[in-house]
Amino acid sequence: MEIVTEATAVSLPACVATIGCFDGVHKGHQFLIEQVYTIAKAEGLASCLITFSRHPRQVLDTDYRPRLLTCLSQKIERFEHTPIDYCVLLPFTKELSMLSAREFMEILHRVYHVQTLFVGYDHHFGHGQDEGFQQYCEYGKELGMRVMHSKALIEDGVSVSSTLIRSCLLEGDIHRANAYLGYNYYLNGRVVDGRKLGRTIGFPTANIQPLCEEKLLPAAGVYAVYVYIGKECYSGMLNIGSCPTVNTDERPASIEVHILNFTGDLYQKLVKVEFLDYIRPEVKFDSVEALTEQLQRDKVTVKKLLNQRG
Ligand SMILES: Cc1cc2nc3c(=O)[nH]c(=O)nc-3n(C[C@H](O)[C@H](O)[C@H](O)COP(=O)(O)O)c2cc1C
Ligand SMILES: Nc1ncnc2c1ncn2[C@@H]1O[C@H](COP(=O)(O)OP(=O)(O)O)[C@@H](O)[C@H]1O
Repeated sequence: MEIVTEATAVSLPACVATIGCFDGVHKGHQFLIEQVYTIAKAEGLASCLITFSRHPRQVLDTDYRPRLLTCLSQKIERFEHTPIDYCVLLPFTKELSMLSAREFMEILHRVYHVQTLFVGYDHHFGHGQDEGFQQYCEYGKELGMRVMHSKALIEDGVSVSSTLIRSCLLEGDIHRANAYLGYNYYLNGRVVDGRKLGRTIGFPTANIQPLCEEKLLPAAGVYAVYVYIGKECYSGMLNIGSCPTVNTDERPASIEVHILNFTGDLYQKLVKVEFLDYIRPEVKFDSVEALTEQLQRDKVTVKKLLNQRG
């Protein structure tokens, strides 16, 4: 897949495209992307995803802090798992937000060579967002652009959406979130210093600082995870929370992972963590000994769960 910007758009061949934020690149998005690819192949055109380099709401409201399922680099990484030929990164600006749907479609046609535009079932664009598919079709006719509509992907009677997946993650329902994503929810981060207490109780924990500030964190609690260090994959047990048993200096919430069958120095290393199972909520124990005993039980649980996965 090739990344295209406004500056390199001249090189884009005539294409079938769809447009959106695609936060999560979940199964609903994948369903739409497959249709784009199928039509593009049938029409002998290139296939293209048009997305924004920053969240549109963030540009319009500087105080808005999105909770993202995928930051830009992760989104591009997920797009790479699809057969799409091109990804256009549009810089969403205030000027762009002022364009009418017709003006926007004219740019898609003239600058990005969009011959066929696929519109997701609930997608609206153009200033005010008060126009819909019927109007897009009319403008398409005037511009010489075919406009097609995609249906929603329904699973368990609900349409798969980024909002639905966010709420699953915030409830700690990793299984449902992963099922709707079509892959395991993951986090990229850097290992930073912690209290240096973990090693003294036999459970060194790598403290992870997410690379993307806007990344949505699943609910506080303990999870079975896979940890990727370079190309190596390890099993791990991860805690998101405030560590109430030892948090005497009121540190903010942290993400810590004890990696099974690993020894070594990880400080400043980049790691990727994939969330697989929610194990239990975080608890304030009466003593560090009680916490350590629980960590030993967690280790048994995690081993069992991950062995079942093979
Ligand atoms: C799998 C796992 C589960 C944890 N569960 C709890 C918990 O229930 N309550 C708590 O206060 N801290 C919990 N912690 C955090 C520990 O208090 C923390 O890892 C330990 O104090 C070491 O901190 P350090 O890495 O900053 O030295 C957990 C950590 C891990 C890795
Ligand atoms: N099995 C392991 N899991 C996690 N971190 C490990 C492991 N073995 C060694 N380490 C290293 O030890 C550090 C964690 O030790 P710890 O005493 O908890 O210190 P900190 O409080 O700085 O996290 C990690 O950042 C990593 O460099």
